[in-house]
Amino acid sequence: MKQYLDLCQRIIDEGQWVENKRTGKSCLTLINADLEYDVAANQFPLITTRKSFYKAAIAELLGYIRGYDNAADFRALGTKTWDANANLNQAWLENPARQGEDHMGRVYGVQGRAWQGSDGTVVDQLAKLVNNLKNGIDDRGEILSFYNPGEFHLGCLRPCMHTHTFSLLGDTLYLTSYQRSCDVPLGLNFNQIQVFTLLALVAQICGLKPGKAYHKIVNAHIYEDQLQLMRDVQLKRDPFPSPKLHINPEIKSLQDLETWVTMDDFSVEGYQHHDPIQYPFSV
Ligand SMILES: Nc1nc(=O)c2c([nH]1)NC[C@@H]1CN(c3ccc(C(=O)N[C@@H](CCC(=O)O)C(=O)O)cc3)CN21
Ligand SMILES: O=c1ccn([C@H]2C[C@H](O)[C@@H](COP(=O)(O)O)O2)c(=O)[nH]1
Repeated sequence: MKQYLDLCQRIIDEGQWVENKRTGKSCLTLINADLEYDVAANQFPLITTRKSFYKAAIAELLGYIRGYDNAADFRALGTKTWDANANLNQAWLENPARQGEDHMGRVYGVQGRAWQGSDGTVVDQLAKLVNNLKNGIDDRGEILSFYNPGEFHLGCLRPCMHTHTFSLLGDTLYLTSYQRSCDVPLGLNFNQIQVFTLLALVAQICGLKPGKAYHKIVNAHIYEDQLQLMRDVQLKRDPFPSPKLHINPEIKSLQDLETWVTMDDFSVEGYQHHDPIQYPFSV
């Protein structure tokens, strides 16, 4: 929690104002942040200085794991986070690749589970790496990448957290996740949970011990209409200790994640938090 608050304070102290064309808003911006999560010790990086809707963040992650391309599927899992980008973004609404209400196009999980090669082959990056790790193999390329510049025009948003690299040392699994653009008040609240949970889940289905997860952020920003709430409300609060994440131990394979897992298979123990804060969202 301290590293999150330090990053917010650093943006306020050292950030520079940058105009963002896509959203029409200015962002107080800092380049480079390195966050670290101790998954082995189950120190779940849940924000405590406001109420965090962690199940929505895990639902989003599960939707990526399943390769969803539709905001309705995300809603069915328990999150509305893709509604705005699928249905309110003018550039996407005018894009001929959009196949109607809720369609997101070839984003995130679609690339992760069904990357299309130039010769027509379809690559399932997640299945490949789970298969290798389960068998104790780390070929130094156990990478799940959502970043496909050749298909940006076929999706509603370029992926923000775009690459996840898994590494095996003995029977301990590590994760390094890269994020190009980070809405610190809203997005990071979710992304921290997702990096942690992705390592915990992949370790569990591969029969490995989770180690640490490393989260590398390039452009970390606070939108102009979020700044006052962050500076004068959230940063004035004292954090509580980290809670613990419980994952149903019956989840044993990628197929389990693809088929029967719901948000009821995740719970948090010892979550003490301050009141919710509603930050404005920029489409
Ligand atoms: N500007 C922007 N920021 C983001 O963080 C973001 C995007 N766009 N577009 C794609 C996804 C969608 N994500 C989102 C979208 C909404 C919330 C949000 O509204 N969170 C609220 C409550 C959510 C709930 O009630 O379930 C929050 O207070 O955290 C969070 C992440 C993260 N990403
Ligand atoms: O997982 C996510 C997804 C999105 N974001 C934020 C970061 C930016 O504020 C916007 C995306 O805008 P771009 O113009 O494509 O950079 O969404 C996030 O923080 N986390």
